[in-house]
Amino acid sequence: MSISADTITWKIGSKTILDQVSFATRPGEMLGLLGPNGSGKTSLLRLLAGLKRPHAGAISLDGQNIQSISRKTMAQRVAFVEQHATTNANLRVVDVVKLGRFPHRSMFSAWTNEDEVAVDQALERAGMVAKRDHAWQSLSGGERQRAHIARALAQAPKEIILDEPTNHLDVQHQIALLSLISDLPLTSVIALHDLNHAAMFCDRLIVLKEGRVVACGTPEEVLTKHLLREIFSIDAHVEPSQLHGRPLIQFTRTAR
Ligand SMILES: Nc1ncnc2c1ncn2[C@@H]1O[C@H](COP(=O)(O)OP(=O)(O)OP(=O)(O)O)[C@@H](O)[C@H]1O
Repeated sequence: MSISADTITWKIGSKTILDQVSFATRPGEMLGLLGPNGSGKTSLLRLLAGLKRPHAGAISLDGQNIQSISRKTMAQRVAFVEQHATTNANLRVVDVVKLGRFPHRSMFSAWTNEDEVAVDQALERAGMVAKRDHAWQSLSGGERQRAHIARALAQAPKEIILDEPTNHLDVQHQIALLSLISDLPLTSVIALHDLNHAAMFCDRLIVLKEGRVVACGTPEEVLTKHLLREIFSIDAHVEPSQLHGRPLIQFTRTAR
């Protein structure tokens, strides 16, 4: 067990956003989080990262309630790439990535060789070496997204939580990022809208609708014609891909 949620409920005012959500990740797996707009994906990821507290239920890391884990320990262990992450505009790319080392350092400790290697490796993995010394302000949306991912990797986490990380990326970088995440020896929880990408890369999927878990299982178990109609209101043909064997979803041209 890595990150788990045990019957968590979370509200904004009197509105229930997440309703008795339970699941457990398996170490090293890539768990995809799917659901229509407004179903609660971002809210759930923010709770998993410890940025919000559930009103009922508990989030645990290796069985320990995260409310009893210090912020520093959480930050050494769990990286979160938010959907609309912002960064101080005066920094260079490498400075942003160096911020990922912050949880591993004490206030007065010197920058170590280990820090340097972690930053270099993270820039390399995120395909950002060529942009290392560029000003943040000069980056495109997709490059900023990749720099945020490099920062998360520099953190050397055991768990990484990503909220629609492929949003701004061209197709080459979408596939590169998802391949990278699925190949890393990390537990990842990743919100995705692209169902074919979820099918290709994730080990298991969870589907949310109106704050409730409505399906959980392998891509083959979850991404059925019936679920696509019931949850996403689309008609589609699903068959194993000839390229990778995972479900391939082909949509009809009209949504219901
Ligand atoms: N600050 C807020 N005040 C009121 N309601 C909010 C607030 N933030 C989110 N919500 C509501 O919570 C619900 C879940 O939102 P959330 O962003 O978690 O969904 P999501 O599945 O990530 O959506 P999307 O796919 O559009 O990114 C939505 O109904 C949204 O309107």
